[in-house]
Amino acid sequence: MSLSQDHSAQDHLLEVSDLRTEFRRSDGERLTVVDGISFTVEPGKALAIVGESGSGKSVTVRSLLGLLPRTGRVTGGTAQFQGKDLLALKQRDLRKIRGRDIGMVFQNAMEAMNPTLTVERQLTEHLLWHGICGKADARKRAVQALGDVGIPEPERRVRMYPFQMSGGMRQRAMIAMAMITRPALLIADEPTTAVDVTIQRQLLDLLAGLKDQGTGVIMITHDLGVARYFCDDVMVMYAGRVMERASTLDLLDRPRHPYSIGLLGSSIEVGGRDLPLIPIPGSPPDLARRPKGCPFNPRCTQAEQPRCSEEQELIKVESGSAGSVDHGAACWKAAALV
Ligand SMILES: Nc1ncnc2c1ncn2[C@@H]1O[C@H](COP(=O)(O)OP(=O)(O)OP(=O)(O)O)[C@@H](O)[C@H]1O
Repeated sequence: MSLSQDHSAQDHLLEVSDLRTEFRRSDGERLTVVDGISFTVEPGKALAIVGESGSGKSVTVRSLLGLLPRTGRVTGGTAQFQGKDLLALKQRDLRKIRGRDIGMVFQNAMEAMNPTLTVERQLTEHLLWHGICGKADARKRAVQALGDVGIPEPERRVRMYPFQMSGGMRQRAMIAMAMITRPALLIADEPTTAVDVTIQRQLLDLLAGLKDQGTGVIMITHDLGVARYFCDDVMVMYAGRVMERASTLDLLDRPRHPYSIGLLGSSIEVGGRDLPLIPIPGSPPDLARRPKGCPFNPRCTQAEQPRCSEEQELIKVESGSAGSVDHGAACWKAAALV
């Protein structure tokens, strides 16, 4: 059964097909860390990417943005965005898209912002470099952008350096930087992990405003509560592969892949107060010794050989309800697991 990624007949904002990324280790060995993943993002919708540490979430988005370290390399796939394949663009052309059509928010604003420049300089340079407006207008828009993300006294604070702001305020300023160009796509890598819960909610509400204006969002998160609150769809990654993909409600309420079932069972948000948390036994595979077939099979309590040591396609286990993606899982037993 084929897996439809459509929300409807609309064009996808981003369509990633068979993305592969590898790293070269210091001993010269090449490790495949993103292993042929495909997904789509729609305008005005948010896709959560979840999975244990090291599953390839950050490398996936960095591959799309051309922000891999020197040892990393995209070795295959396409990423269609506004009529262009991001993976085929030269760095020079990608720089024009990054920060203008694709906004970025990372976990640690202190690392993402330039500590030697005022927030105003960083916000206005963004607009000027991309030729979006002139100097006087850029200044007005910078103050406005800080106000929009709920920073009080934006005229005064815009002249601050990042280190003069609190962590929550810096994170908001980074969101202001990402939003100021009104990007078509926003990529957010753990944007609320480093802030406390009340600020987290405010930041998500800000991002929701952007989504309401039609921006598509990719949100990497460890927090399934964040996915439930903010994201329309969820994609579960493990060892560089997509294990499961569905609308957020379908996936969190009725996970089908044994890995997702384990991940949810070990999560406080989904486990709930009265249910015991059961960690998944074992640990993710060493990518230099990737298991054959399903990469989760050595840890899987449902595994049956030899089937689980054969390649597993993402198969459709259920049709998405009106307007939502089909529920797909990369497990031959998934249709029977609820
Ligand atoms: N610069 C690098 N050099 C070599 N390997 C790397 C590098 N960056 C990431 N990796 C490897 O790529 C794999 C995927 O890493 P990635 O950071 O994408 O995981 P992640 O799912 O985002 O994890 P986390 O939730 O901890 O951020 C891991 O095995 C990691 O060790």
